[in-house]
Amino acid sequence: MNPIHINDTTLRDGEQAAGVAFSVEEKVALAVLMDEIGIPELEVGIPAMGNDEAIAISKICQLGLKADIIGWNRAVRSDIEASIACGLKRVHISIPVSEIQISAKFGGDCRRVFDRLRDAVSFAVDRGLFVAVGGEDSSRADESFLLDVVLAAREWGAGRFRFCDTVGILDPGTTARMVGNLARSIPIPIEMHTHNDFGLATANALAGIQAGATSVNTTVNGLGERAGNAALEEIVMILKRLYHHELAIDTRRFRELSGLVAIASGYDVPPWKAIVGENTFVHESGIHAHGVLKNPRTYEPFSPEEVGRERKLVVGKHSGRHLVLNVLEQNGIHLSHEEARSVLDEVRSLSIRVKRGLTTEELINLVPAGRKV
Ligand SMILES: CC(=O)SCCNC(=O)CCNC(=O)[C@H](O)C(C)(C)COP(=O)(O)OP(=O)(O)OC[C@H]1O[C@@H](n2cnc3c(N)ncnc32)[C@H](O)[C@@H]1OP(=O)(O)O
Ligand SMILES: O=C(O)CCC(=O)C(=O)O
Repeated sequence: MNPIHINDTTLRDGEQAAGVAFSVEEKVALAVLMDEIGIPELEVGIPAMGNDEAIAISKICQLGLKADIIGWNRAVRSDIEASIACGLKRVHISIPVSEIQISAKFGGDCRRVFDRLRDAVSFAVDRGLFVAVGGEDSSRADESFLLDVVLAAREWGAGRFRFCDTVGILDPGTTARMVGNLARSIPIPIEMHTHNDFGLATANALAGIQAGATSVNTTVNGLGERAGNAALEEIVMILKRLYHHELAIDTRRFRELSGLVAIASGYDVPPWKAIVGENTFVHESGIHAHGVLKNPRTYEPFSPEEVGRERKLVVGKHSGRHLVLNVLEQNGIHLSHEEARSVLDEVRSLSIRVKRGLTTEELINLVPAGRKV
């Protein structure tokens, strides 16, 4: 597999999640943190929105970050001018490529796709900008039309093409076929942009990468339009752990980054969310806890420290004697296996009543008085 470039769009598509509105300070703080962590490229927003959005983008541009900074634009000159006014040196220019989008936006006139794109790309290239082009709704586009658009964009000076599964309707097999065909036919890098409407955003992004895409658009916590985007933390950990890529990204700060995005977006991360969810290294079930006490690798794909988390063992409805004995022993209480079994019965009843795992104090309270010292 080729080296894979990460272009994170938390500050653009992530912020497009309904109800999310980052302040200038939040956008700047997130850009700084992502830069410190080593994300190589950040799509930081939409300059044409003006006001606070343009102020935040300008501030980020002035920070001198190591990351490449890119702004999102329609194929409209005034959008590019707004990007230039923010100090951006890299612009992403989006153009609709499916019949349904061309019909809604350009009255069904395919020539306008080429006219608008040529005008916008040439305008940006003439001003010395790096230009990436995005095919909005690529996954529903006619494939030969899509190829014509990309080849034309390349001809006018585009240096990268973003393949967008805008409404998240692809599956990994179809993604691999479509992106593979494109990768064999175009001389510029392909970037995957996938949505999670069917829960396949990460899988589809990876299928595109395996088929020849070399860049991927991600968002922290998978934040984004509707069901969100391919999650940064998932893509990075998959590339690192499953495909053994060398990525200069400090994954130990993923928890911190996830927390900052959760606060700024106003949306909590579900406990079961891959990589950054609260429960990803918490073990309650008897068989799991028994295994983890012997060797954490029995039930953990990698160590929690790698993503800034800690392992926790929680006594609850599904726990077994080994965990109960272990927790009590750490608190100076030594029971026989028979005694542990009767405490376990109490643990199950109480857990059902309170509908959660128990605190250590609650567990100790279940131990018969005479056995506590
Ligand atoms: C799939 C995606 O995520 S695309 C990114 C979507 N993100 C956003 O929309 C968030 C930020 N957007 C905005 O702030 C505003 O929509 C703006 C500033 C870009 C434009 O605002 P407005 O001028 O009020 O237009 P509005 O949003 O109502 O309509 C969009 C217009 O852009 C046109 N348009 C949409 N996509 C493109 C494109 N890629 N290239 C050129 N024109 C486009 C539409 O046809 C419509 O044009 P019209 O006004 O001539 O009918
Ligand atoms: O960059 C583009 O062209 C559109 C990106 C996007 O947000 C999408 O297609 O969902």
